[in-house]
Amino acid sequence: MEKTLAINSGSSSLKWQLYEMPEEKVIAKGIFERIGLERSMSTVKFDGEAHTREIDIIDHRQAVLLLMDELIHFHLIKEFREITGVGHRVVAGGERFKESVLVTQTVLEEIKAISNLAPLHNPANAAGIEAFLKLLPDAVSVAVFDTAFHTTMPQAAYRYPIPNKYYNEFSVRKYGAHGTSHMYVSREAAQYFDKPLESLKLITAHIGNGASISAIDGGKSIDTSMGFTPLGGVMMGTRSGEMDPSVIPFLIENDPELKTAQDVIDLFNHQSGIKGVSEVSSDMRDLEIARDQGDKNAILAYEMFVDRLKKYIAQYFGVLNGADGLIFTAGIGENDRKVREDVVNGLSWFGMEILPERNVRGVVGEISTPTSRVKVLVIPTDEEVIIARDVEKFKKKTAFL
Ligand SMILES: Nc1ncnc2c1ncn2[C@@H]1O[C@H](COP(=O)(O)OP(=O)(O)O)[C@@H](O)[C@H]1O
Ligand SMILES: CC(=O)OP(=O)(O)O
Ligand SMILES: [Mg+2]
Repeated sequence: MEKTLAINSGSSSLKWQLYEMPEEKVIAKGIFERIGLERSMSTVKFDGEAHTREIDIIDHRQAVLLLMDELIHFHLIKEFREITGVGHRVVAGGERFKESVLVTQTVLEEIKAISNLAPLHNPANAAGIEAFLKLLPDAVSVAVFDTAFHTTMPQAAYRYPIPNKYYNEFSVRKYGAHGTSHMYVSREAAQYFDKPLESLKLITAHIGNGASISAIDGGKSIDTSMGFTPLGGVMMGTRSGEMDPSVIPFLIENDPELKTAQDVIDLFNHQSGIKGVSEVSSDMRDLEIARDQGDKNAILAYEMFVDRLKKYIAQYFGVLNGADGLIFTAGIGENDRKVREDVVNGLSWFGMEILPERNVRGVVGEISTPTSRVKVLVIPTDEEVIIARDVEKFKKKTAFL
């Protein structure tokens, strides 16, 4: 039986799904969470049961090795070569990759070379690809880019208002990220509404450890909150989101610990966001415990987080000139009832009203009132199935070579 593995490396997690293709049957799935943090965990789910254990996971490469051990351990595969296709999420494709590609050594080098466009992700994505090339050298290996879906943005949205030379010669522009997720949930929303995607204006809120908001008009991304790198836009687990760039030289001049622009960017990427303000954790679940205990920094971090989400969502009502639906997805969007409630209640002027009885844990689908002008939906994202489908396309192509 041919099996395909979809690998979704986030900044703090590695999610995977093992499929029987082309049936898209999920044989098993799992997640390595809190990679690089204390109390990292592995969960494997199959046959309706979840097997979770706490285990130290220092990086994504180690997660790949553990994953293959687990597949054998749980008898999900007998030998590695049953897996004939592996698809990898790669966050940044830059101007080079506008669609999924077959991984070659050159492609791998190119993915590494544009790591400055996604410093928390591309190195982890490349590490995952490399680990699999060694473990499964005969499998069809495909890279699926987060930036691909956003290549439909108009120039007016993706260009920065700086001299043209920096776009023409250095490709400095907005690329966005989480595209596979924004694409998936917008298609699912159209099915949910039972309307053609082409007729819908949607705002999609992918809120995980990394978070981004997109404006989707007729199924095409026309704007998104992340920028040149996934540091832009809303506040995140460890990332500041949008900042006034003048802070960078100011900090270099005034804080002896920060010597270069890179030091400050590292600070904004790794030590900021919910983690930096709460001084508790980057993880929303930890933040909730701290807030319940009355921790003032944790409460402020939460308020800032909601504030930034509201501002970007409000912006996109403007970009789209109105919207039919707001979609919540990803770790926080799917699971955090209070974040959804606070965001929607804070934007009620736009014609959104939440139905508290529907806005509960584990809900999927509509959470707004029947009279809400803008429908609010929770749609679990599934970047993995899109990745597996792309692997399937390449398997078919390579079968004819
Ligand atoms: N039940 C939950 N309630 C609140 N937040 C949750 C829950 N489960 C996961 N999260 C949050 O989701 C975030 C991780 O989202 P995820 O989409 O998995 O991130 P990434 O893909 O960027 O690693 C973390 O902040 C985590 O605390
Ligand atoms: C691009 C990005 O931030 O991804 P993630 O949310 O998976 O960290
Ligand atoms: Mg993610």
